[in-house]
Amino acid sequence: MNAHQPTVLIVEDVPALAASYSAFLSREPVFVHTVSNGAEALAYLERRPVAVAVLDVHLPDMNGLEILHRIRAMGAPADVIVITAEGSVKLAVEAMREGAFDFIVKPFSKDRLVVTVRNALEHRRLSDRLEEVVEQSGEGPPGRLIGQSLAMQVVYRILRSAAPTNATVFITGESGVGKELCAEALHKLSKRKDGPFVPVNCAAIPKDLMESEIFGHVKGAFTGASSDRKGAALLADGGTLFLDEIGEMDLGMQTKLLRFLQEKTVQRVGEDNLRRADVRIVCATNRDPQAEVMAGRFREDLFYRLHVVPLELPPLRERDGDVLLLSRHFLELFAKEDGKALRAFSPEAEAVMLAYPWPGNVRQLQNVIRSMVVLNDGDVVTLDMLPKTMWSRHATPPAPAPQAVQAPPQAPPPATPLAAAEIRPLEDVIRCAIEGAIDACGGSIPRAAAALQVSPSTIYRRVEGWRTGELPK
Ligand SMILES: Nc1ncnc2c1ncn2[C@@H]1O[C@H](COP(=O)(O)OP(=O)(O)OP(=O)(O)O)[C@@H](O)[C@H]1O
Repeated sequence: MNAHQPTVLIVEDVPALAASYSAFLSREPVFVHTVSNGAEALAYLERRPVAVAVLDVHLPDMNGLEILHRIRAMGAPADVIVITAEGSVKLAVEAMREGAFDFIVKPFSKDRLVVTVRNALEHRRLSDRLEEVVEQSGEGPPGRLIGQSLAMQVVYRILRSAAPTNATVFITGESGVGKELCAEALHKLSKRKDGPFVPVNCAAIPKDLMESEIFGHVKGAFTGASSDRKGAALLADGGTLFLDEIGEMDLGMQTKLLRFLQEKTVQRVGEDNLRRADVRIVCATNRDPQAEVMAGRFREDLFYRLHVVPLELPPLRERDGDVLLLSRHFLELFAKEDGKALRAFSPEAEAVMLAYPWPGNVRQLQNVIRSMVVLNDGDVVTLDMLPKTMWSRHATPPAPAPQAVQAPPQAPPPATPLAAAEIRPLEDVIRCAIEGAIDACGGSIPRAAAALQVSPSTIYRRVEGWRTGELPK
């Protein structure tokens, strides 16, 4: 038996018939197993994956239709071919209604059985594939997140595992990678999804207002406190409190936050009462939290309380083709908003976007597309519509490419003067340098262009010229 071959289960109580059906299928790439009654068939189906079951409707212990019904009820994914006696078309119709894949009327030829089994196998294969696709799409990005890269799949898995728990999630990542969007997705995946999601940007709140912002205050607690205020912790009761840029919180406030985490009670500024707040905390920083602890800027005890489920968001440059998914999404969104016809990117524009390192991550990409849409018309985004800094020779070099970036493929000075016969046409030398750079950069023209310190369009023009025989002047 080949473990990769699909199993065909033959359910037939007459040994001679079972043997001949088995022989009919002997040249097919399947594993055939034979049983002689319904009970054995069901027991086998329960233990082993069966692709196709060939089922005689007249069995000693059970009616074929009953077996069919039970196969469907147990959720076995087998396609069932029912064998009926001549003249029992009614039974065949009933079997089809019960979910059989096809029926064969006795007596039948080898070809009839082989063709029907092949059809069923193909049907099974397509159904399995469809299920796989549906399953995968169910595992797509949570919330409003966009991206299918492997790096983001890891993030989605952590979000999905952490979501149903109450554990604090500590998100790290460069600015603009989508930390807040992840916190929101986690909330939406959690049991608290119908409760509030309250984000607090610790970097945007003046130091002396932070306590009141998070824990609230009563009227008259300080100058300017003209009315009672609930504060983010009480507002997030039953939901999630997202503390963004937690690295910006001063040590005094960190102590108060630690107390809140330990006691789960809130004391508003200017009030003695303690109020309970059932809150899940998610926090984020674009600093290195461990380094902050070492430097004495972040309380170690608070860090360990918060750092229960660490989630590191990868920078955009490490997310394979997500740049294009995000670009297309933002292009569609902004073009619609602005009533523009821009619908797609030219291959050159896409190549440059893929090669660009995006130091400001998704936020920068969003801004680039936003302003590009405002400033341009037409239906295709071309290279010149993108900021020149992304593709000109002064651009930040794209993500590290193999050797080529560190060692631009300029011809090293010859150790000895060239003999006249060794001199090659300049165009050959250029072609050799360009093709060498493209190879060294894994086929990426924008990266090769950065390494050669020319714009990608120079290379595109040359490559096109070699193809058509018309070299650029
Ligand atoms: N994977 C993504 N899919 C769709 N949009 C995204 C994604 N990641 C980020 N964004 C968008 O990019 C912008 C920046 O994201 P967000 O504010 O979540 O980043 P951040 O890491 O919290 O930034 P900061 O460190 O500056 O606070 C937002 O408009 C957000 O909607």
